[in-house]
Amino acid sequence: MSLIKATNLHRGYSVGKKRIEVLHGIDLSIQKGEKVFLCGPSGAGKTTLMYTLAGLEQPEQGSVIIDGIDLYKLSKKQQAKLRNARMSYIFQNYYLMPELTALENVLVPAMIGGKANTDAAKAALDRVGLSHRYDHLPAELSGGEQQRVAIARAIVNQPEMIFADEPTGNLDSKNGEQVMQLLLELASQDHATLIVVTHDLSLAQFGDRTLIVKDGNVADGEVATLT
Ligand SMILES: Nc1ncnc2c1ncn2[C@@H]1O[C@H](COP(=O)(O)OP(=O)(O)OP(=O)(O)O)[C@@H](O)[C@H]1O
Repeated sequence: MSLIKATNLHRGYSVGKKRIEVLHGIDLSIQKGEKVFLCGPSGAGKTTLMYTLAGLEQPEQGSVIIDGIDLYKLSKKQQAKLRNARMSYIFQNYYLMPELTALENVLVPAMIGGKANTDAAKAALDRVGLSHRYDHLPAELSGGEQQRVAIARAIVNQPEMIFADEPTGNLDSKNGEQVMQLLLELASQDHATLIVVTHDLSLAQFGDRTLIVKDGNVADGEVATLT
């Protein structure tokens, strides 16, 4: 059985009198433990699709079934509970809390999820190579280090699904590749399913599968078809 099964996803936006159709009836399945990259032209709907799969944006039509559970048929409270228990997120801009140290930032989902503690937060920071930065504030860390803290925060509760939206978008290519490799390695070690939106076709080759989002649909793609 698929871990994530999306059927007939439709999503658009109205801006003034104009209507933009972004997802035109997308069907896709993602297996447990798969590492899937969502690629495609700017504005194609990669982020919209990822948010829809991740429980962050309700489709106007269609369904997202997570491990047999119809995500958007749940109440908002149940959706939040499912997200906290089973999913985590990494964003281009890190979204660390500026007044909290690296360790405290990693402790936030640990406290919400109720699964982890300081030792687990430290262990997560150790896994991303930041054992020497527990007490640093985000402003005292490089971009690559800040994204590593965000990755530690994303893995601390051992989620089954990790969603990352352009996680290397603010990093130079060397740092970006290191961060992407780290994310893939940690997901493999934890048997987590990883779904990554990226512009960077050179990084997409590291996944199990690349889905090309284009003209409101997705296709299993050879990265070469995009260039
Ligand atoms: N809240 C919104 N209101 C109106 N239009 C939106 C909204 N969010 C996204 N869009 C539009 O929907 C389309 C798809 O956006 P989305 O961010 O999903 O694309 P993307 O493929 O991730 O793009 P990029 O690679 O440039 O980040 C774009 O044309 C965008 O302008």
